[in-house]
Amino acid sequence: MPVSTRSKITSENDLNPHHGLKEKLKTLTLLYEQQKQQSLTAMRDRNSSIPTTTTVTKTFVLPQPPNQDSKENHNLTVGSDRIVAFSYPKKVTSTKNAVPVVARRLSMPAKVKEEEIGKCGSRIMVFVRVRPMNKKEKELNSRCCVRIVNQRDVYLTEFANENDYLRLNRVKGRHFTFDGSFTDSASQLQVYATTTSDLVEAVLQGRNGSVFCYGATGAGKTYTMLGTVENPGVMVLAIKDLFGKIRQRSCDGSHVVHLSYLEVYNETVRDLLCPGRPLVLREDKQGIVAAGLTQYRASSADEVMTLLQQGNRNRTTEPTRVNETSSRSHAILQVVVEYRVRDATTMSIVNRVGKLSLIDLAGSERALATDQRTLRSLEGANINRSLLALSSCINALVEGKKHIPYRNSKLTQLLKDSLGGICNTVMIANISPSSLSFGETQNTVHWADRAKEIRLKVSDTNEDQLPMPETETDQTKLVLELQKENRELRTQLAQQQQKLLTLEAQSLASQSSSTPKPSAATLSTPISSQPSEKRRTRPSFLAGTCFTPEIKKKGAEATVRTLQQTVKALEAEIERMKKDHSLQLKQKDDLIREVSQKCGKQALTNGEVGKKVATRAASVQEKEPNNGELKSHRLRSPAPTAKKRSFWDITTNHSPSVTTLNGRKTRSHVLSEPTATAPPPSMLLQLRVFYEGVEEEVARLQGSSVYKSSSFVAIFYATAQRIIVQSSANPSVLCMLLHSPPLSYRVKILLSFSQKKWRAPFI
Ligand SMILES: Nc1ncnc2c1ncn2[C@@H]1O[C@H](COP(=O)(O)OP(=O)(O)OP(=O)(O)O)[C@@H](O)[C@H]1O
Repeated sequence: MPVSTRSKITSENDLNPHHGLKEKLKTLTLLYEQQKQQSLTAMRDRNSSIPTTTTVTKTFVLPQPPNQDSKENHNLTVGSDRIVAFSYPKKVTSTKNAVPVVARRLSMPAKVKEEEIGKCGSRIMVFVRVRPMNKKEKELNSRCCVRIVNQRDVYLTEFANENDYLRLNRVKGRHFTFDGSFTDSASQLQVYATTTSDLVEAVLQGRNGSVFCYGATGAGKTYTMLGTVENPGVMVLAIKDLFGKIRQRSCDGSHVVHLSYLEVYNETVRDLLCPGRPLVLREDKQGIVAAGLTQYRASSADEVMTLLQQGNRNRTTEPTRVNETSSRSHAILQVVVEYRVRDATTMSIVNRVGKLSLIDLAGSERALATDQRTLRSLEGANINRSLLALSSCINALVEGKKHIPYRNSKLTQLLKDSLGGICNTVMIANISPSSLSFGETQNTVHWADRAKEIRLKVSDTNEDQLPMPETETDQTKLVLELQKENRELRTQLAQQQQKLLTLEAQSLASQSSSTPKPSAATLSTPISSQPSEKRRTRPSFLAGTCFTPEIKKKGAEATVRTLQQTVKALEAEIERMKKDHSLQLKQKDDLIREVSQKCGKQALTNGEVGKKVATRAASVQEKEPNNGELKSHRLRSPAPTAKKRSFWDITTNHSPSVTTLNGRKTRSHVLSEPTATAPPPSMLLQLRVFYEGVEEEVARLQGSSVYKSSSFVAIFYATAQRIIVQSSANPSVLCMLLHSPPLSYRVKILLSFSQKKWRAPFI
């Protein structure tokens, strides 16, 4: 931390009973020797259990401080040289009384704390953890400057510089009390159980909890938070514990766990689980959130472990002079637990949401301690900046200021919930035991001590109560209601689609208004006979309005039905046509016979006509192709040698030849005598005649300036061919095709341009 917290050493000359210089020196030497011995003994017993009875020098029993609860304890000063030393109470009978008398006491007295907490709600729980001395520190013969007593009290000893001969024997001590303190031998599990396990339980109850590690670089923050494979840290243990507890309770409700992992590096927020562009922080109802942060739904602790490993691989770590694997960013792992349970007493569904934030801060550091020149210095500056912002926030919160400068850094914005929100917060201050890091250790402990005074808002559960259907019948009612609502919505949707289709039809009509419109008769009776409502609801495949799968399915089914009807109608029509043709042939033969008789040249004529009829029938039979031939020849014109016949000649009684020869219009006048030898007229011939008509129309349209477009002609040809093949040029089938959605559009176009010529046979 950038703020120095050097002790103010007060002079207490008046307490010194020695006035002579000689006497004074003697006493000092004695005191020093005794103190030294005591310190050595204390160091040796450092990790032993709490001393219940501690004997100190009998010679110098220090007076009690005027105010036990004052933050500053009295220091022993002898003569002009101030000697600050640890001293222990003569008899300590309980842990409460174990507070040393001499050392500086910066912490709040336990009694006051409890009372204040009672009044003002919860406060941040602060713990201190000392790591073991590392190899480098041992090599440099550094001394241990931290002593943990009573699992709560932390004593710091400042040794004078070895080169400073004048102050060689000067030793300064400080004392702090925390909610808990861990020696270098404390296990990871011990740390987790004391600091975080309660928070995990609270999260399952729907409360928010935060744990953050704070300390100098290399002090053991990442070790505490993440740990190693053999010694997993708080994050890992918390996740395992959380899923273990969820498994135990899964019988009475269902839990959903979401996970996110981010880092703040050089004042940019990054997603560690899905690295990409920097994230932007914004404030919403839930507090400060990183927009676009990936939230993974996790179902087991193993899954979380994998994600955690993945995130840690993405985390920015670089070797510095102090730490081989120094974390250069602040990392925040957030686990959101949603829990739904049926409350039998209130007959409602209880929905609880708890959030656990586990934060591994980057190390507070001096530039000299790491690297001065490189990127590390920029990182260090940013780390210090965010930690300075953090200390400002802590100060403002402690002083009860209205404005807390959270916005000064991304870190404080993200920690807003943990520091000043409705949250159970735990701070673990990591320190090094080495005298070489005394400055950093002192700063860390100072800020940890300060953080204890932050008052948090009373942590409520994030709980909602939803009404629960009471009985089975209620549930059925609910289902029925929902189904009804669904039906209504579907109807509304269908109505909207109808409106859309109507609009489309209108726009289509307005587009085709520039072209010659087919008459109502041409568009055939089936269309006009249908109710308008029905027509509007029919989905248009060509227009692409069948956007919902259901409508598409319905449309497809309708098409299949129409096609099946078409096939049936075609078959019936073919049968009918066969009969008609045979009748017509018979009729014509009879006529010829009649005429011949009249002319009195019966014998000769009979022979010639029979020959002609036979010839015509033979030629027709020769030209009649199968389906494949029809396809391959359908674009060819009829043979030039054949007499060009019109459609009317064959299919209808509008045929001029029939009128001329017979003078009668209807088939009812035709003689019913069948001619077994006369073959039916060729279907190909009919098609060719029809096609010729189409060709003529196309030729006419090609001449017109409006329809010169080649694409139009191509469509026209293609449609004509399709109609010929599919309907065998049968008018009634064509009428049916008008209702077939995929064809109707083209057929209408065709008809609109060919109505004059084909109107009669089609109706
Ligand atoms: N309690 C402990 N027991 C054993 N080893 C520890 C302990 N605490 C820290 N260490 C070791 O100390 C070294 C530095 O620890 P760590 O990387 O956790 O420090 P840090 O505070 O996270 O540093 P930085 O801020 O630079 O990332 C590591 O090698 C780690 O294994």
